[in-house]
Amino acid sequence: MTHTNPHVPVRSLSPEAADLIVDAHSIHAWYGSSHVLHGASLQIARGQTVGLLGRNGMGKSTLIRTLLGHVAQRDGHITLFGKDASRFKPHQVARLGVAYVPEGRGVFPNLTVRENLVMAAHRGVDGRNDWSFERVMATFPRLQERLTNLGAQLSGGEQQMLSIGRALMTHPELIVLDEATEGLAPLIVADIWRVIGEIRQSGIATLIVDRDYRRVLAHADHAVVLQKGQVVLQGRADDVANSPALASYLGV
Ligand SMILES: Nc1ncnc2c1ncn2[C@@H]1O[C@H](COP(=O)(O)OP(=O)(O)OP(=O)(O)O)[C@@H](O)[C@H]1O
Repeated sequence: MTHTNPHVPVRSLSPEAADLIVDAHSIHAWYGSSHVLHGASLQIARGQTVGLLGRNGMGKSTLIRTLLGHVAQRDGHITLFGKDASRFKPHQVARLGVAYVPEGRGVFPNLTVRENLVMAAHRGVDGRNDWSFERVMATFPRLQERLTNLGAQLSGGEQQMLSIGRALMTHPELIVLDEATEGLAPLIVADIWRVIGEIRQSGIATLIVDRDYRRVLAHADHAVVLQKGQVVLQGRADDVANSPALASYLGV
């Protein structure tokens, strides 16, 4: 089942709107002899927000890292933007227009906030250039006050904002957010969810992993639940939210 976001702008409502930008199936992944993903599948349509749910250790980060080319021991079929990316390396995936905001944020500690933002910036694959430095500043006013600070001098929440801002300035077709609000104060968490909502409105597809499953479901078009490396439940986010099986899969 695919379901496109009703809020995406006109450019995404073309006949290609139903296109899958991620189409992965029968995905297996291993860390050494530990077999972590057992035939998982995941689809993301253009402009769609997908929430990936599951208890700790069920393979969410591993599925993300496998799709993005970071897990070498893998098997299965991964198509990204119509290209066979089953054996792609991370830089090849990035070049297709996929921005990864990893757990732990990946900010360059010895560069200033401005340098962190500007060094990564480039036009989108389709030439888009709408996420300017000024727009990122308007989206994250806290970063504006920290422009000359080094990455290492920022709070965890500011680092997260910087990481998301940097991803936006690469004009991605897809942003992958793994535990974007982990360990942050409630006000900062609310601010990051506001931005996730703005990203959705702007028509960029998003794959979100977050412990707050209610917020994930509220922000997503589609949700996928993993258990022991397999998809056990998926569908429209509101259907998944109302599924009687959800609580047991999430252990809540
Ligand atoms: N680099 C690694 N080396 C070995 N085992 C790993 C590695 N990363 C994860 N694992 C194991 O793989 C399994 C899946 O982990 P993964 O991080 O994908 O789960 P998750 O659903 O994202 O959970 P969490 O919320 O705890 O991150 C777990 O048993 C974990 O211990």
